[in-house]
Amino acid sequence: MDSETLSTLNSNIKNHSPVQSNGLISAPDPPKQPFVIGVAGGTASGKTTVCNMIISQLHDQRVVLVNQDSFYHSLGDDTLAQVYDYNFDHPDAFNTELLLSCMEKLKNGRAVNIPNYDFQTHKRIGPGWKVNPSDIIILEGILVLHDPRVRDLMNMKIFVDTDSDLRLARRIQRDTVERGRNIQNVLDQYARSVKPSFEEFILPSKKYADVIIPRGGDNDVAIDLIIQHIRAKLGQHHLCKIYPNVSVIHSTFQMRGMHTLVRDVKTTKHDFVFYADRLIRLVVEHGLGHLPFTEKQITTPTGSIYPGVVFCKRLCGVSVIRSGESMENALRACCKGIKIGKILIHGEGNNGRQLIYEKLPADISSRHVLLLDPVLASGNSAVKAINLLLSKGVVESNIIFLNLIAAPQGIHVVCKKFPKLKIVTSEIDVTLDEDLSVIPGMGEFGDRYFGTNN
Ligand SMILES: Nc1ncnc2c1ncn2[C@@H]1O[C@H](COP(=O)(O)OP(=O)(O)O)[C@@H](O)[C@H]1O
Ligand SMILES: Nc1ccn([C@@H]2O[C@H](COP(=O)(O)O)[C@@H](O)[C@H]2O)c(=O)n1
Ligand SMILES: [Mg+2]
Repeated sequence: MDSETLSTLNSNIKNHSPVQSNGLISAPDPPKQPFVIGVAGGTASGKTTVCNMIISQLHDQRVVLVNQDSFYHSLGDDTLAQVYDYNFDHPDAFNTELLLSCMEKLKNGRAVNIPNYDFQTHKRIGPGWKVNPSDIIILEGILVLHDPRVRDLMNMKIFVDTDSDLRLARRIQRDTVERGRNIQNVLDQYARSVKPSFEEFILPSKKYADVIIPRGGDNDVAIDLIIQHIRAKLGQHHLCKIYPNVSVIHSTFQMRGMHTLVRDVKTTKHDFVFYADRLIRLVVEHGLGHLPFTEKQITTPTGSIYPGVVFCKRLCGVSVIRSGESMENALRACCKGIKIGKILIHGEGNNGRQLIYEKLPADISSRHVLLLDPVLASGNSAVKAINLLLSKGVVESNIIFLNLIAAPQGIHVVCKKFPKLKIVTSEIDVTLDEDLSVIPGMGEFGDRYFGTNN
């Protein structure tokens, strides 16, 4: 490899930019998007308290908190003269356009200026404050789940659900201490606008929440579950967020070690086969976990009842010759007596793929199909194979495509064309090179596995 090719490759890896090649779908990977959490709920329900708990427990992440309150319209003198008639709990009290534009910028990795709102003067004060883009953006406020445009920005929607009497008691305490109000003001405002608007706008938005937290900050279990979910989502490859049907096996040091061996150019054929087989077994087991099951209670030798499940029986494997045949043993070891069909597709580079040979079970249309190919590269062969299965009457959502490694380009091609099919892989690689080889990849899998490389 000459130094120019090497430097192009390195820059492709660094930039995660797929090679533009012969019409192959090669949209560059989007920048890593932050995870946006919306936290709504009635006044003094504990939204700010819950957000602070989430932030402190996510201490190893970059988190930014944006308050909807910052986007209250500043009141002019005329309105201020009649402030007791003003409804601060109506959607029109907020500058939602400004909120949307700030959130869009943050989502796209740009810093923004957030206004500073003063609850005593009902006005914006000072120049505001600069917020930098972060891994996680939390948007908190009474009405953040009300407007569909704001909801659409969110990856997770939370509603803090606290008893109304408790909220009123807390609000009296907070507003008299922190917001310069007297008890009579707070009670009048509550009866006149806070409670009616809660019933008209805030409570109905609860139905959009993914998670409802009863008792707010007192609910440690709910907050702990939310933290776990956020951590899991942040660890996911961005393609799994775009395509929910792509499943990457949870990475462990054991798996990284096996990948290190199979990817190493110096690994012997013997070791390559051994570690590839171990990885294949994991992929097959993981893939089987996506099959439907029925519940079945059994009695154990101790006379106890065990609430078990029964595996789906109508299954078959289909290997894409020749590399896919390396996955057949693992499938047979997991599914006793499973039928396995074969497909041979010819084609090089990005030129058309041709079906050369196929032998599939006659009743394949009524089966769940595990399609076997260790490497998903451009996706061209995969598309040919999947189209053949569909033409035989296999239901798209009954196909699980199993790979050891997958290139982003192949994932885009397959998932866009077949959104109901599932892909299970053990690692998503960086890109493809000009020859449509996966980078960093593991070389020509079939040659290394079957010992036909020179
Ligand atoms: N679990 C709780 N127990 C006691 N006081 C609480 C609890 N959660 C919140 N508070 C208090 O209630 C008031 C309102 O809580 P806050 O989190 O600011 O609500 P919100 O942001 O929904 O208006 C604050 O003074 C806060 O200290
Ligand atoms: N000038 C203002 C602006 C808002 N409010 C009240 O604040 C409540 C929202 O804040 P929370 O922290 O309680 O969610 C909302 O219910 C408004 O009535 C205000 O009193 N004065
Ligand atoms: Mg608050």
